[in-house]
Amino acid sequence: MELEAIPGIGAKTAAALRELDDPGTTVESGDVAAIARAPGVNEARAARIARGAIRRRHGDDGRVLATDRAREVYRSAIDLLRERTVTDYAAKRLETFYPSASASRIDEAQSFVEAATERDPDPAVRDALTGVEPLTDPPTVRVRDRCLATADAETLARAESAVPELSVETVEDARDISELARSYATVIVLDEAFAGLDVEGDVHVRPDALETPAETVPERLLAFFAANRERLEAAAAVHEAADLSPAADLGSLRDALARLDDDGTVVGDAELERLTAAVDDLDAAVSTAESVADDRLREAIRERDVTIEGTDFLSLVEQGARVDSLLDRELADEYDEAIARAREQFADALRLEPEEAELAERVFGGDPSFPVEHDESAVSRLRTELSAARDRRAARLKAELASDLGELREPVEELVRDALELDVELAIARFARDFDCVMPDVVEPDAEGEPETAGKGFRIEDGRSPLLDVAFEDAEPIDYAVSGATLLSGVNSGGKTSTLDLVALVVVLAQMGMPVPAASATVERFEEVHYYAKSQGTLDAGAFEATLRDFGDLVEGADGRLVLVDELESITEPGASAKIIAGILEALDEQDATAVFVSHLAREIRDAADFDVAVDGIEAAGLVDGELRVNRSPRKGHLARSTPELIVEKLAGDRDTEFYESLLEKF
Ligand SMILES: Nc1ncnc2c1ncn2[C@@H]1O[C@H](COP(=O)(O)OP(=O)(O)OP(=O)(O)O)[C@@H](O)[C@H]1O
Repeated sequence: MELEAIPGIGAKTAAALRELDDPGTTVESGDVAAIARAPGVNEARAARIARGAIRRRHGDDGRVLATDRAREVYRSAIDLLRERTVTDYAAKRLETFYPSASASRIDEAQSFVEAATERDPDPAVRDALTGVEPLTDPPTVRVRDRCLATADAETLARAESAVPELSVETVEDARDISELARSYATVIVLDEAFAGLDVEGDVHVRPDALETPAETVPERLLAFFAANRERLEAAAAVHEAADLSPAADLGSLRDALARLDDDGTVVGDAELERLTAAVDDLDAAVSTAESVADDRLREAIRERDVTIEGTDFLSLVEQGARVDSLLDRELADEYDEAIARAREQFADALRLEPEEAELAERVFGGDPSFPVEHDESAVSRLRTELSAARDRRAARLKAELASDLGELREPVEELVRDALELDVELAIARFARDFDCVMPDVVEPDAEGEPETAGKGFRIEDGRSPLLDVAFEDAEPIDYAVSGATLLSGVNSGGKTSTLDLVALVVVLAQMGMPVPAASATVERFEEVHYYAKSQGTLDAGAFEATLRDFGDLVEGADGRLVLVDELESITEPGASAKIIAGILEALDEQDATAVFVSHLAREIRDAADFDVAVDGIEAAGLVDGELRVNRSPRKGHLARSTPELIVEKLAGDRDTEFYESLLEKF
């Protein structure tokens, strides 16, 4: 697969992605964590790459978010979803959802979201998700007691890259191999040509060694599982809490993890522990056994009257303090008894097996002496035997554990991915519940049907915006439907801007495939969303010209566009503004675009327009205690009275003077 063909992937990123095992499939999978395993690719970048791959798959090169304000609304939507995730992974993964103009992409996202909203956002699962993270690759472990050997330069290069844990040595003949066997505990020869080789030492000819890394370097698997222990345990707990069927057998996984220490060694094997302790305690056990024998002898000597013949006494004096012969002759039984005690103590302390105890017997029992002496070469032989037995046992256990873990290696990837994906789904489920959402209908722009219920524009029932500056519970539901170019009039602070925000949010969410905060919603599948926020005051000539040029471009080929504009009149003087807005609306109407222009100049614009401009209005029901009571849902085909008009009307009613009456007539 041509990675560079994916939007947003340049040569450098493509090179990084090629380091992955299966770059094409990984990029296509949308698995942000797997993509982020490529060197130098963080999760945010991985999300962009996944999004690029989705776009390419759906032939979706459109840019629905056409203005800064539209992009801000999308960010707000993403933030609302991300706030409901537990893991960083899910937060990044949600960024692969974007407003698309492609029907197949919206369908695909909707299927995922529909399944997600079925999920129960149980707090126990939320807690369990806390420890889940994408699996990590621990740094390469160097294994020094084993090496690979080959006579072939190509195999050497392959081996070095496939098994960086081991040294790879070049050999020419059996002599070289035999030499290696003296420096390494195990030599694995990769060339078939050496089959049947007979050299001393632990030498294996295994041409398939590079293909079976679990056998060749069990340490790799052990290190991987040791490094990921907590993530795996957390993922297992998530599956149990959420009652998900796990991709890996959780019993086997826990059993294998229990046998693995954090440093990648095997624990929980009594025999290995016995042998390890025996090697470690060997010297201490020798001196303890000696003391036991000495005490025994001392006691025996103390209790005995020894008669020494003159010649013996003489030889004692002549030989210094040596009493060996005396011991041998006079205290032979006691000495034997003391040695027997020493041996027993020694074997018990080290928990030696009978065949090892035989070797241990040689440690004590040379020529009689006091204090008792041990045979250092016998100790050293015993140490060699015990260490070799320990290493053999450890290697066997590692191989067995690695073989069990090998079976789990792929399933655990899925296990963790499923747990992380569950977090994505639960965030969506929580979003849908928190904002009383519904799945919207996203319809073909040219679908048949009533203009305001299908086909063109949008229709929202009981929409409540989570972007309001009031608590969501206090958001008043709004019904609003528009097809074609429309003016939205209304009292100050009536909720016109908030209505545009709601429309933009519903459309953006709908085209992301997400549920929308409404009782029901149908939106046209827009090619582009152009949302212009209110300008901060009058523009100078240059900025005004630039803005006008933007709108000149906007009305070109506007079919399929949603245009939301907030109080464009503030860019210049009211008279000119009304004419300009009327002209823009006219062009958009001809192009079959959907547009909502919020304006306080609705009357003037209507008068300036050459066509019958639709005008909707957010109306105040009246003034109550100086406060406007507003009906937040725009009334169709209705020019709402402005706030000043309402106040004049109130004064005319209250005061009954001619001035207010005549003022009122001017509206
Ligand atoms: N649907 C709603 N439910 C509850 N409160 C709302 C709703 N819509 C708007 N409001 C409240 O009214 C305030 C003013 O809304 P908004 O800014 O949208 O009005 P506006 O008509 O655009 O005002 P202006 O004419 O001054 O630009 C908001 O800050 C919000 O507190």
